[in-house]
Amino acid sequence: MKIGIAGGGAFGTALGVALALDGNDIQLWARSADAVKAMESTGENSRLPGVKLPPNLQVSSDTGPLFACQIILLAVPAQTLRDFLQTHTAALGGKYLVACCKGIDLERMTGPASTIRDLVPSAIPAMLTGPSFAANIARGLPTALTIACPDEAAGEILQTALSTTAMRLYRTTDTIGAELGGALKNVMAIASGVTIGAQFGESARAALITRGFPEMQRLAATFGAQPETLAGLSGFGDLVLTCTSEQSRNYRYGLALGRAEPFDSGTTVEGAATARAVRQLAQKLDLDMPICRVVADLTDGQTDVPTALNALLSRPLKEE
Ligand SMILES: NC(=O)C1=CN([C@@H]2O[C@H](COP(=O)(O)OP(=O)(O)OC[C@H]3O[C@@H](n4cnc5c(N)ncnc54)[C@H](O)[C@@H]3O)[C@@H](O)[C@H]2O)C=CC1
Ligand SMILES: O=C(CO)COP(=O)(O)O
Repeated sequence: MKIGIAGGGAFGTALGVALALDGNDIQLWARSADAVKAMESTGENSRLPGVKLPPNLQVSSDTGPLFACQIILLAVPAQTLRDFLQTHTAALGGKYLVACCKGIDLERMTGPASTIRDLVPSAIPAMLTGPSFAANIARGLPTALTIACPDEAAGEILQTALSTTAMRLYRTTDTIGAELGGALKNVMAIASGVTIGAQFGESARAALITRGFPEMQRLAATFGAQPETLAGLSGFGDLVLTCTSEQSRNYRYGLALGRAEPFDSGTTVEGAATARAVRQLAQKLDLDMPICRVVADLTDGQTDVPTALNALLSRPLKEE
């Protein structure tokens, strides 16, 4: 089956490079004709410097070649997925649609695979997620990801189609767990960055990651996720990666907040919108999500770092 990728950013391009180098003909769609021209003339994507685009990776700003593919990876930012699906509903019907973005849609309050299921009901929705930086994937470094698809047989087809020697996909039918793990770890990555940026120390970061994990589990369980999914690559695995690496944009954004430094607003930081979505969900469902709430308040400018820390430290002492 022909594979297409929507989204000419770092991740879409990295997946395209990895799959093309594995022998697949890949069709990459980027919305900007100028970005396509630049990729064609330099043979690179400026978001992935130093990575050569293989000849069997075709790039276009025309959606025609993309919609001729049976498997479409959706690597657009999470808050733009809804609009993409609504604009192209008819063309996307009946296809394998694999969300590669991480976040909770602020308008619909759903994760990417659930958004696909709701907006393109005739498609087969899936989610590709897990600990994997675009730069690592594009360079063929070993990575392990989760492919989540509610339809077991379709999940097996996607697992085979999208795995390469270096990029190993593990399969689950728990799309809710996979999409929430991937979304929530970005919020924790921002909090970890704040902790280090504000010089609270690495012990504090370890405490934050460890206390953040049950917070992720709590929200996911409310939506019916399986605990094992959260403990796997898409939850715990990605939490560890992004809370400890300066390659993570969410983490770097947190670092900047903690240091009271400016941060480039053009950078994709999915955790900021997700924190806001979680704050709303937690209020509605009466769930205790203290770290997510603090991150939402910080990114909104409703609190400052010392007050946020105090809010977390002054919580009642309880059993672990
Ligand atoms: N970069 C990474 O290492 C990884 C990224 N992801 C996820 O992939 C998703 C995309 O991230 P990146 O590619 O890294 O971001 P990026 O910032 O490199 O690229 C985003 C791309 O989306 C395009 N875009 C923005 N709005 C759009 C719209 N309305 N319609 C179509 N295209 C639009 C931009 O022009 C840009 O090319 C995010 O949800 C991120 O969490 C997941 C794993 C790894
Ligand atoms: O999700 C990622 C790695 O798994 C990428 O993280 P950032 O979006 O924070 O860079």
